[in-house]
Amino acid sequence: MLSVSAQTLVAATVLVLLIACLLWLVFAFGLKLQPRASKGMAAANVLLASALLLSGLRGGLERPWLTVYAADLTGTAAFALLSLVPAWLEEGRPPWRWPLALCLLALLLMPGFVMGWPMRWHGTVLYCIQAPLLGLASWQAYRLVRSRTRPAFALALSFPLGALTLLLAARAVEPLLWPGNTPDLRSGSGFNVAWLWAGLVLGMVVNSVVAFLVLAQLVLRIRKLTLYDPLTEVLNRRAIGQAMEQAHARWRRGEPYALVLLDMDHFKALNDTLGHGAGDQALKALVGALKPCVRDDDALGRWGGEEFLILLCDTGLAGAALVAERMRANLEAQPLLWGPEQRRLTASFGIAEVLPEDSSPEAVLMRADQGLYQAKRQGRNLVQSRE
Ligand SMILES: Nc1nc2c(ncn2[C@@H]2O[C@H](COP(=O)(O)OP(=O)(O)OP(=O)(O)O)[C@@H](O)[C@H]2O)c(=O)[nH]1
Repeated sequence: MLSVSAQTLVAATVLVLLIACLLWLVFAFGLKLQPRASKGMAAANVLLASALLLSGLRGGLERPWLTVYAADLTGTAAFALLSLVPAWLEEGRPPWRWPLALCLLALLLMPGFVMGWPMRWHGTVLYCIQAPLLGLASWQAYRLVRSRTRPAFALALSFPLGALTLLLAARAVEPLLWPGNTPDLRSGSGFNVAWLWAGLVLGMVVNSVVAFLVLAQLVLRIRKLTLYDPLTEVLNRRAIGQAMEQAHARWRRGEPYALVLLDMDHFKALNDTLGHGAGDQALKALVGALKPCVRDDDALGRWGGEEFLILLCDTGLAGAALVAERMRANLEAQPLLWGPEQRRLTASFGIAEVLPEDSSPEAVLMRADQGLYQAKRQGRNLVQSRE
């Protein structure tokens, strides 16, 4: 039977895992926060707790099928679920083939140990199956965070899962290097207390990392909603307004800037003839034509309706004219395809640079607006600055 300290550790770990499961259920059903990933985490916690409880019952029951084999399988299934969670967080398709293959491998191989294979290979085989599953979870978590932020942050977030993967891999090698450390699981003669501590830490680390990922996703989503235009995914009016204020503050310290204000030509006619769906598609196509012309430190935003504003850092009027002309030509070269219809898209551009008398960015914007007005009056599909 288990020693008292081992029993306490098993009970504490199971309690931690069940509390975590409860919290994930609240996330899934109460807060409706990443429901698929949260349900996956709740199930993974229940499976991990079951694996631990079954392991704790070894020797107490005379049927190793019900303890050793069942514990191996529930543990492996828990790690398989964990490897799917990052993809669910991303609302993408999880990489289910590898987890499924490894679960099947456990299903086929682990009975051998109940039937009499040498137990010193048990840990090696089990952890050779479980470590890649946790490694997959770690890699998926890295990719998820990396797609939204810097590599260093992604590395820091996925590091705990990576470290646990290495720990499991080390557990696979341990029985080969120190066979004396391996208790006979079928007799239940002993329990590796260090392993129990590792189980407790593993449960807490995995839950904390995934909870952090869920919250990070939530924060990024809120940030996106407050800063970006949902249709075109460029900065919204408020965010581009803030970027202008910051550029104006930098200009007071000596860094010039210029604005390009543009408005799609005859957009109402396009909406009226092809419908709003085509209008929306045209706005996306417009953004697609503008993006290659802006640098990383420039800012592109939707000023309203079919009007867009580009803030060009460290740029004067000549530079702005060059960029705007490139944008104009780019847009004109990519007609909108809408079913059988094909429409030439054009826009008119007004440009302005910041001048010493400008007390605020609104003054610069007003000149860009006057340039745009002139471009419209002179026949559209033109770049103009106020004369
Ligand atoms: N599809 C779509 N239409 C929009 C959106 N925002 C504004 N509009 C439409 O854009 C049209 C703007 O029309 P106008 O201001 O007359 O401009 P225009 O037809 O491009 O005329 P000019 O600028 O003089 O060439 C209106 O019909 C708005 O309903 C949007 O997000 N999607």
